[in-house]
Amino acid sequence: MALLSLRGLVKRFGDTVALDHLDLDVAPGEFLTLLGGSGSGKSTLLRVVAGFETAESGAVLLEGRDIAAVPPHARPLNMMFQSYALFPHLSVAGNVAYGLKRDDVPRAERDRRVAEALALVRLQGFERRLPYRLSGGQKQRVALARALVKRPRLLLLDEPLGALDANLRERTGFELRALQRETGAAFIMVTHDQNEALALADRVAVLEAGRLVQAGPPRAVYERPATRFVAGFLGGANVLEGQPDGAGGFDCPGLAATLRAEAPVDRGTAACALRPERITLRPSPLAGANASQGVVEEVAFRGDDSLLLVRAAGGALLRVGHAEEDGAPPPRGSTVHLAWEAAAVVPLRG
Ligand SMILES: Nc1ncnc2c1ncn2[C@@H]1O[C@H](COP(=O)(O)OP(=O)(O)OP(=O)(O)O)[C@@H](O)[C@H]1O
Repeated sequence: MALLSLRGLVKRFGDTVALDHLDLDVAPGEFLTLLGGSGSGKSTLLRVVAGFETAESGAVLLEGRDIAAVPPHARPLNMMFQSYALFPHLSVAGNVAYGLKRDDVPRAERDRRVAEALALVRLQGFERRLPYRLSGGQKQRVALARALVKRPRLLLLDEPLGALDANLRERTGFELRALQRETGAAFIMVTHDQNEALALADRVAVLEAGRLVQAGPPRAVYERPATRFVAGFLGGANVLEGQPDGAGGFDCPGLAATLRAEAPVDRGTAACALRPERITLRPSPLAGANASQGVVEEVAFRGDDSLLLVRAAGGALLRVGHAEEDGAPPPRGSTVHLAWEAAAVVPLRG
């Protein structure tokens, strides 16, 4: 059975629909990342699950039980905020012990569990420090320890890595993942960072305007985005407009080309996605489908590859990846011949 089931959640703020008939299941011990643009409803979703907001309709079920009437502190889950929300006047140990104290957990057990939680986040020796004497990364660990000390079955994390610099962010991401495995709790983590979402999650859920547009394992969502929004949002795929040609292909005027996909192209195909790294440069023009040509407008070095912006024959601007091992990228202004495999063309339904 799902640990958490959201059924038809609707939440409005005045005229704004923050959650729009949202359904989502989370399995026990699953690491789910929530991705979406600013204002897509990610935080609202967490706040409704935590009980800080009430949905107008729909249900929040925990192991099948509707928890609408359960107050936030009595829900078997915890939420960690981006700001960490540590109590400034309490020591590290005091911050972590706070929830246990409120629940009248006896002193000896409290001490044992605080020590256990601080060991989990590798903060032994910091028990008596006050928050103002901690680095950003250390504060983040205190907040995590505080969230984990009550051994919740579900932990909600709102941009937990947002305040960390890039290096610390990656390392802490891996630590979060290890922590999640160790505790067996399910994690729902909001992030703006698509690479982080893909790297850490068992499953990625993409929200757009309060709706769940796609959920699945990171690789599946990356390779087979369902809509224009998901394709553009994850990895910056080229979204190619056009129409089905009625013979299994997709006419794309912007490329002056016909696209052929392995997946079926039918009347429901609204556009096609093509990832920059799946497009290759050819020494000479290729006849037939899945080939085009254009002029290089920009070349951007990115470390392990370069990104070319190529103005295709039909006017579309294509993002094309050029791997370092393929030598120097073609210069601006040069004409290039492009080709890709049918497996790289993903028909989109919306
Ligand atoms: N308390 C509130 N009062 C009024 N409008 C709100 C409130 N909370 C959220 N909203 C609106 O609801 C929508 C969803 O907000 P939410 O914070 O859930 O988005 P988000 O995806 O978490 O965004 P971000 O990535 O920018 O944090 C937004 O349009 C926001 O302005």
